[in-house]
Amino acid sequence: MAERTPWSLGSALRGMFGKKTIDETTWEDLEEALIGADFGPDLTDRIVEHLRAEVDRYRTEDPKDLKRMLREYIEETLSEYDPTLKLSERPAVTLVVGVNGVGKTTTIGKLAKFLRSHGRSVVIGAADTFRAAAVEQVSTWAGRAGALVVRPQQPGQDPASVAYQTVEAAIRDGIEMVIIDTAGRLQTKGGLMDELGKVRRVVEKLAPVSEVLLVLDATTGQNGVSQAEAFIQHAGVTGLVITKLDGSAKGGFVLNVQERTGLPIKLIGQGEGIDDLTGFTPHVFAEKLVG
Ligand SMILES: Nc1nc2c(ncn2[C@@H]2O[C@H](COP(=O)(O)OP(=O)(O)OP(=O)(O)O)[C@@H](O)[C@H]2O)c(=O)[nH]1
Repeated sequence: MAERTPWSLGSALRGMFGKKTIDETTWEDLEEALIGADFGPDLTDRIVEHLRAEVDRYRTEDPKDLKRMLREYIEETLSEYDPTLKLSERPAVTLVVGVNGVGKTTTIGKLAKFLRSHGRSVVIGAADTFRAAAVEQVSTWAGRAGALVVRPQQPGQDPASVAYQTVEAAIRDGIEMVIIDTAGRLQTKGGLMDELGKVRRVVEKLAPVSEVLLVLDATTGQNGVSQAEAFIQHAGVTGLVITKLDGSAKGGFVLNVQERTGLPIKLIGQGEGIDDLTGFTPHVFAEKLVG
């Protein structure tokens, strides 16, 4: 995985933690750093309030203690959500949803590779039949990942029927993992949600849906969450994938997004390569974030 961490708070906090004692400017600097990293005003207030109370409780004036407390609180907050992918059904069906351009296709390729490298057989359903190029893109990624792909038999085929055929193929051939690509844009949001609902209903005639992963682009921050609101409300999302973290200076988005949506982050994308996808580990993330 790419080891760039532009989203680390390290440099923003360096001055503050480099001082001899905690003083009033420490709190102002901390607040500024958290807001700048897209923690959002509510979470920033909560963190600062919590840390002020902890510093009082332990009667410390040492910025090193404050740093450790910040790291621990971030880890604790992140750990309130379960980041594990639940893929124990056979086949385990994952729907991947999200608006266009967030990195959905790339994520599907990476996820397929991740599962293949754990010895799982994988078939991808190219059910974004709305965009002709989407089928080609997802097929290319499937090839790279060593996964099978079920394509529409004709252009513009009903996405639900492609999804159905994919799950059918998995059951017939004993393939363990099914990943379904879905459209990110239709003429209307209502139309898109109806289409997703239909994909889900049709799939469920054959197998339960194990995961519905919503892909969000870290570089768009809160805006991206607003754009994805319809999915959060209507698509039965079970987990989030945060992409493009390698190009984002806003590590606080990761905490904020869980708090705001109430959904766990399950995967993190940090690069355009097929291996640039990892599970989400609160401890590791908190360490890298606070530095
Ligand atoms: N730096 C970086 N780029 C990424 C990451 N994930 C995806 N991308 C890039 O983002 C762009 C869009 O990715 P796609 O996977 O095509 O996005 P999509 O959501 O499927 O978009 P549509 O196919 O248009 O719906 C591509 O140039 C990817 O290489 C990531 O984690 N880091």
